[in-house]
Formats: sequence, structure tokens, C-alpha cells
Amino acid sequence: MNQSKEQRILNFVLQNAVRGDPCSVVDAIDKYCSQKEWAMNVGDEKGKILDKTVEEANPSVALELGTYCGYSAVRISRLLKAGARLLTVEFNPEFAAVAKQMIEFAGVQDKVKLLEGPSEEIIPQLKKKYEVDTLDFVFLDHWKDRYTPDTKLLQECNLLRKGSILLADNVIFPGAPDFLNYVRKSPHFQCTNYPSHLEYMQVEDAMEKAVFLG
Ligand SMILES: O=C(NC/C=C/[C@H]1O[C@@H](n2cnc3cncnc32)[C@H](O)[C@@H]1O)c1cc([N+](=O)[O-])cc(O)c1O
Ligand SMILES: [Mg+2]
Repeated sequence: MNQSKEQRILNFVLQNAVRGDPCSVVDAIDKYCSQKEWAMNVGDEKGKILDKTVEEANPSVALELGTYCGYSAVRISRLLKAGARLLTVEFNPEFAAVAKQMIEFAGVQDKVKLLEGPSEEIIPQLKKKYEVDTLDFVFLDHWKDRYTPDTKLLQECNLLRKGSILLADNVIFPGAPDFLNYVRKSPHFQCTNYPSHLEYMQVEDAMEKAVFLG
């Protein structure tokens, strides 16, 4: 059975990155996806905005929705302080299998917990099953029509606290118009837009930061 694109990305990392070096894994994925096969990793330009926001949040507990190949899980977890953890959610078993290997090769498996399943099922389990009190940082990069319902679900489950930082990818391309509408109109969020470009392309995109005000 021939390989998937995601397996080809993983193989390129295994052959070209340095085991235990998360930066070399991130660089190898960016090299492959900019030169060989485009893939929907957040990429290096928006990745730098992600880095800055993670450093601002300095989270003890972070959540990622949409692991895909693990690019942003590796990128986020390399910045986490000792004892901090990232929970990342992925419902496609093939993608989860690739991401698991990517995370282990990068040497960040002690900081990252990959939760397999749909976000709408996992979010309500975070407190009891995954011992989460509140989330300090959330990266939204899954199906764009899930951003709003899952943000509402995070609020309903009391998973956000005053100062929790949400960062959403792709609010321009492919676009998340209802999410932008929701957080910008809500009195519970203070929003900031970060114009950028679609990964590996010269297409306009942006990230939106939404700080929960309680
Ligand atoms: O479509 C995009 N992203 C969707 C990402 C989807 C990823 O999150 C998982 N997922 C989805 N809902 C889920 C619910 N629960 C768990 N995993 C879930 C999917 O199995 C996939 O691994 C996208 C598209 C472009 N683009 O240029 O077209 C660019 C980007 O940066 C993108 O992020
Ligand atoms: Mg994206």
C-alpha cells in the first residue's frame, strides 16, 4: 500500500532531523513542505507568532485542537517550562500515528499528551479524565467550523480563566468568519489580529489572539 503524504513527511524528518532536537524537526518539516509537498502545518512565519504568544502565555497547561503531523505540538512544547504540559487533540488515527512518532523523535513526549478523538468529546473530559483545572493557552488549528462551537464548549466547561489566551490559525485563509465574529463581539474576549501569510505560500492569512476576560 503506498505511503501517505503525512508518512512521507515523517520519513523525511526521521532521515534529515536530529533525534531529540525539536528545532531540527520543525525545520525539516518546513523544508519538506516548502520544497516537496505542501501540507497544512502552521509553518515558520505564523510559527513565529505562535512562539511569541506561547512565551507570553508561559502556560503550565496548554491545549491544541488539530494535531495533524505534530508540527505545532513540537513547536509549542519546545518552549514549555519544566513541568508544563501540552494536550493535543486529533481524531484521524493515521495522522495521530504520524504525530506520535514525530513527537517522540523530537524528544518532547514527556511534555505532550496526544488525545485521540473528536474535540467535542474530549473537551468535556479534560477536567475529570485529564486532571485539568483551567487552560492557560489554547491553539485552534482544526476544522475551521469547529472553532466557535469548541470555544463555547471551553467556556461552558469552565476551562478558561481570566487571562487564558486563545490563538486561532487561518482566520483569513481558509477563514473562520464566524469565530472572528463571535470572539470580537463577545464582552468576554479581548482580541488582537496578527496579519501573516498562508504556510509556504504568498497568500494572505492571519492569526487571531483572544484573551479571556472572565
Ligand atoms: O483545513 C485546515 N486545517 C484543518 C485541520 C485539521 C486537522 O485537525 C483534525 N481535526 C479536525 N477537526 C477535529 C476535531 N477533533 C479532533 N481533530 C480534529 C484533522 O484530522 C486534521 O488533522 C487548514 C487548511 C489550510 N489550507 O490552506 O487549506 C491551511 C491551514 O493552516 C489549515 O489548518
Ligand atoms: Mg492551520
